[in-house]
Amino acid sequence: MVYSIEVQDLIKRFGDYEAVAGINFSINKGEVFGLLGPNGAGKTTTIRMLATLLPPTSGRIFVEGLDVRRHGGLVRRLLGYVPQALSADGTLTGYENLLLFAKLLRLGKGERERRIDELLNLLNLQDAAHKLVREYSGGMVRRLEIGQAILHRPHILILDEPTVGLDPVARHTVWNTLKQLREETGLTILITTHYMEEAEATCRRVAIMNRGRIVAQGTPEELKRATGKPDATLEDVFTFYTGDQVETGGSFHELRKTRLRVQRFN
Ligand SMILES: Nc1ncnc2c1ncn2[C@@H]1O[C@H](COP(=O)(O)OP(=O)(O)OP(=O)(O)O)[C@@H](O)[C@H]1O
Repeated sequence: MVYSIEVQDLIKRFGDYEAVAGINFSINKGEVFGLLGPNGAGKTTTIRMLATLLPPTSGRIFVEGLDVRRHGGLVRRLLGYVPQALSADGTLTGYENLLLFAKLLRLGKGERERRIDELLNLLNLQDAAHKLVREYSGGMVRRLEIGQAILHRPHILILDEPTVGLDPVARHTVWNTLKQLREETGLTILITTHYMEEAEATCRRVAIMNRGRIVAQGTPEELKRATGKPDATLEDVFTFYTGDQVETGGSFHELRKTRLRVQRFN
């Protein structure tokens, strides 16, 4: 069987520092897979390598059976990527942001209109389509960015902490959108997050990273059972394997990320 994503012995060093220290995992077609871990665990470095934005030091990555090193161009067409940093332009409307991406893809006028319309409906942004994005709520911006990332109809969507800095209601709408997308389009979704409750509710399987290594992977149920505690939550699993408390907001790290996003809109 060909996996959507297969990672073999992947290593990334920055000078002497090993940010990703030899990891292995695979993701099935149509699966929602969560990469969890404390700050600095190596999650972003890993997904940047998957998204062809960063060359690995060693190891191999296959996307639908294609070696990323040899078929970067083809792989990029199969992937949509929503980075942590803002990728929507606050001075344009939601529609204009999507139009810009559609033009970059060189879609014809009819096809552009069709796809943008389809996405605005799917992402529940029809009513806000002609409002400036800087007037959007955080959840709406994230949904628009998901739209930008899937305009070219990729098979796999990669998201780097898409709900960080959002309030609980907005986080809920983003996760719901992802669930709906998967159901309606069969997209494979790889997501990094440190919101354990949300990962548990949405991800079929998760991998927990710590200091560049995958310290546990499986379904949330399997991982909870492995702790030996009958009423364990995924948060307990996280603490069990990383020795770290899950950050749920208000940390310097999270604040910095949120601020960076807000600055982009001012
Ligand atoms: N370009 C770089 N040069 C040097 N070190 C780097 C570089 N990029 C990342 N690192 C280091 O690699 C480690 C892993 O970083 P990474 O961003 O992948 O972690 P993360 O799990 O995504 O955490 P976060 O939630 O903070 O984004 C960190 O210690 C980071 O400082």
